[in-house]
Amino acid sequence: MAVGVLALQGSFNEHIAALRRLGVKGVEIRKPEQLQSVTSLIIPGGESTTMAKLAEYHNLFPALREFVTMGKPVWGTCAGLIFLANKATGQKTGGQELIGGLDCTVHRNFFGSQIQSFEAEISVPEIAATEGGLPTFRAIFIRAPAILEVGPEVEVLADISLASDKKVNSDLTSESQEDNSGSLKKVIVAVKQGNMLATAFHPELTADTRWHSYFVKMASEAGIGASNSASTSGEHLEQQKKDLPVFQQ
Ligand SMILES: NC(=O)CC[C@H](N)C(=O)O
Repeated sequence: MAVGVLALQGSFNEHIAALRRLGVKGVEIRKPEQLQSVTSLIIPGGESTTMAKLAEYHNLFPALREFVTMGKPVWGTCAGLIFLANKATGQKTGGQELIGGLDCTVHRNFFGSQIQSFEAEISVPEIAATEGGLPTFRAIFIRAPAILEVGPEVEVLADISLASDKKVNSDLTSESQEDNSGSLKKVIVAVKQGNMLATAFHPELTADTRWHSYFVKMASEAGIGASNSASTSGEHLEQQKKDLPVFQQ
């Protein structure tokens, strides 16, 4: 079994390493025709504007849109989430092309710049339960986006409360998360819509493979690509110790 990983820029090596720890092969995707060799795809974090320029250069957008539309499982992490969103705010002048399909509005740099990156404990019982471990996840947010609005088809998997002193970008356009006093209370950071999974944080930068297991299971259940079940036992644990990921920009 193999899972495609869009390998234009960002943390694709870390996703491939996480898949390897589960005994699943990650295939680097850089050209439209390579998408035909896989039946599920991870779009990594990185820098969405750069990634969009590279995707345009390689004429990948039509094939990526077709992949999503055909109902093949796709997981976007961070910049990958931005790529999948129907609408993004806080973009650079001139905007950027998106794949779209995920009925939501994201703010590209909701939490601010690189130095405002942070870690948080998030609760996603449905996914945490998959390997009988802790009920929460350590989530790494790096210049992270947040989901401001979702359509009716979108299942919210996780949100985080904003501390009253937490700085967020001043150019927010959505009022949906505001209370009467105008202060933001919480934002969505993980969603699922049919074949699409999206997280504003980076599970590939932790040793915790539960999100990858969950996605591999989605791929298996779609019946189009996964034949092995994900496992963290035995030889994979040895591999897991060896290649703890390092974020790549
Ligand atoms: N870690 C990330 O993927 C950051 C994404 C970044 N906010 C962007 O616009 O692309």
